[in-house]
Amino acid sequence: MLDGRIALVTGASRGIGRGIALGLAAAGADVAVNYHIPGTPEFGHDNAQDAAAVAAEIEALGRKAVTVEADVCDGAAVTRMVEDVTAALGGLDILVNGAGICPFHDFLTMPEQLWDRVHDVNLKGAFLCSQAAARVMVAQGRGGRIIAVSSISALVGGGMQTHYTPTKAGMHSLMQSMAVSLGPHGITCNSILPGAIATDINKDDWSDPDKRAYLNGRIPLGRFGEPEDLAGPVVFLASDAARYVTGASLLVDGGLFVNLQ
Ligand SMILES: NC(=O)C1=CN([C@@H]2O[C@H](COP(=O)(O)OP(=O)(O)OC[C@H]3O[C@@H](n4cnc5c(N)ncnc54)[C@H](OP(=O)(O)O)[C@@H]3O)[C@@H](O)[C@H]2O)C=CC1
Ligand SMILES: C[C@H](O)[C@@H]1OC(=O)[C@H](O)[C@@H]1O
Repeated sequence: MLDGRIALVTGASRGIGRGIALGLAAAGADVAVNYHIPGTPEFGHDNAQDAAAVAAEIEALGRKAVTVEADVCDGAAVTRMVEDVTAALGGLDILVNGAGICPFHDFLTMPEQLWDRVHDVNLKGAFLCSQAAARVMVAQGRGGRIIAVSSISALVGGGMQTHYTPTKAGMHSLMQSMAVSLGPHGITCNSILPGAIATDINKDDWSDPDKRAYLNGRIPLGRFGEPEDLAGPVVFLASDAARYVTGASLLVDGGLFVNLQ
């Protein structure tokens, strides 16, 4: 579905970004794998090594891959990243804003710096990457696809996520306004809203067996999501099958959102 397309996925060294990067490659795209140094130290990853491993998996699928280091909330680094990807792979057709953080924290004691960092990475990062990618897509003149990994949390709250949920609502709102701005250039802008997907981001939070069982019990399809579950919906939005879909959001949550009782 994506033969000849060139994609950049941010936060692709692991988790949902990795699952999406591999899905895009399996559908025929060449893929740039963004990672960030120093990364999130408490997760204990070597992001450069992880990104190289993802690139090797993409090449094993017969596609081209490059790795690109950048902190998504550093405007100069993002500009350089997009230039490097465009030069290395020969253009840019698809951007997936996957990078994100959710350091769970109580509202009443929330430090201002933590609020700022979460907004910088999740929302400002999506803005900077989208703007840099859109400039290339407009100059190329062949349209494009921009997809944000927002969240079910764009629609519902979380007591320990008062810094995080507004960024996820903001990311979807950003895609809606960009859909208006970039539609005349043939660039579609959409969000996916994952539900509860097992990755590093929620390892600590779900280490409480009661919370795990409660959440799992609320998912009509009967299991937490895996990063690979996001690949199909993103491939669809990136493909010609979704050529008339823009400003839309797609819940990918096993039915969690609609399960009131
Ligand atoms: N897991 C879930 O249940 C859900 C996740 N999401 C969203 O999915 C996205 C991916 O999360 P997930 O895979 O679960 O979590 P992970 O922690 O596994 O992955 C997050 C990725 O983003 C990268 N990242 C973080 N900060 C930056 C930065 N400043 N610049 C570049 N990359 C960065 C991380 O690298 P590092 O931290 O090492 O820098 C990592 O590769 C996030 O936006 C998250 O909000 C949405 C809904 C549900
Ligand atoms: C990190 C959380 O477990 C996860 O992130 C989201 O966006 C979902 O709402 C879950 O809370």
